[in-house]
Amino acid sequence: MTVAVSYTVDGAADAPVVVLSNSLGATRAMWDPQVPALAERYRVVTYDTRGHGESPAPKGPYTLDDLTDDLVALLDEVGAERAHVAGLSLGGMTAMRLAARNPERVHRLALLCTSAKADPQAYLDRAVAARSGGTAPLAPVVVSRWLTPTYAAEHPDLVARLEAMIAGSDDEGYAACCEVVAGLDLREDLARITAPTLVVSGAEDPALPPEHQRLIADGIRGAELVTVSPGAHLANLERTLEVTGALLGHFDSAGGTR
Ligand SMILES: O=C(O)CC1=CCC(=O)O1
Repeated sequence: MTVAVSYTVDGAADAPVVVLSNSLGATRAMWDPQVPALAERYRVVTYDTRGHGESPAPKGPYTLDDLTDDLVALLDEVGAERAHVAGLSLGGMTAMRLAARNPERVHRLALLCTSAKADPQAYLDRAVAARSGGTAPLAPVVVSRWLTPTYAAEHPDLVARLEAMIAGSDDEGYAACCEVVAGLDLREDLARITAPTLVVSGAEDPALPPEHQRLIADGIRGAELVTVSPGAHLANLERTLEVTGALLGHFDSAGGTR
C-alpha cells in the first residue's frame, strides 16, 4: 500500500521540478548542501523515504516497487507529471526503478553512490540487528562509511548529526528498507532506462564502491559517469560543490523544459 511521505518544497512554484531521494538511514536533510543552489532554478522536492525521518513506517516487508509507488504518489501530490529525479544509494535504487518502470515520469536521472545489486547478506544481517537492538548501535559503523576518515575527523558535529539521523530512523522501517536493498536486482532494469542519466561515484566509498556505479553507467545507454575524490558513501556531503555542480549541469542540459 502506498505511503504518503513527508516532504519539503523549495524554489519557485513554476520552475521545473527536481525530486531528491535519500539513502538508507538518512532523511531529506541529507540534501541540505544541495537544496539552496538547486532551488535558485528548480522547484526542489525532498522527502523522507518510508521508515525514515517524518514519513510513516508501516510494518514490513517492503518492496522496491512499494518505495517507487510512494515516489509516484509524491509526484502526483506535488503536481509534477514529470521531474528530474536524483537519488543516493537506496534513493538511487528507487529512482532507477521509477525510470525503468514509469519512464514518462522521469525527465533526467541522477544516480549517486548507488547499486543495481548489493551484497544481500550484509543487509539481511543489518535488518536482524536493527530489529533486535534498534538502529542507534548501528549508527557509528554506518556513518564511518558515509564520510572519509579525514573528513569525519575534521567534522565531528556533522558525524554526530548523521549518527542521530540513523538512530532516529524507525527500527522496523529501517530493517524493512535493509531487506529491500538485500532483495533487489536492478541489472535488467538498466537497459530499459531512457532518461539521460548522470552517475556519481565516491572514489573512496567503502559501502558501494565505484565498480557498482561503473556497472550502472555501462548498463544505461549514454550515461555519464563522474567520480569525486576524496569522497565516501555520502559524497554529496563531502564534495558539496562538485556534486551540486554536476547535478545542476545535468539538469540544466534539459534547457529549462518541464
Ligand atoms: O548503509 C549502507 O551501508 C550503504 C547503503 C546501502 C543502501 C543505502 O542507502 O546505503
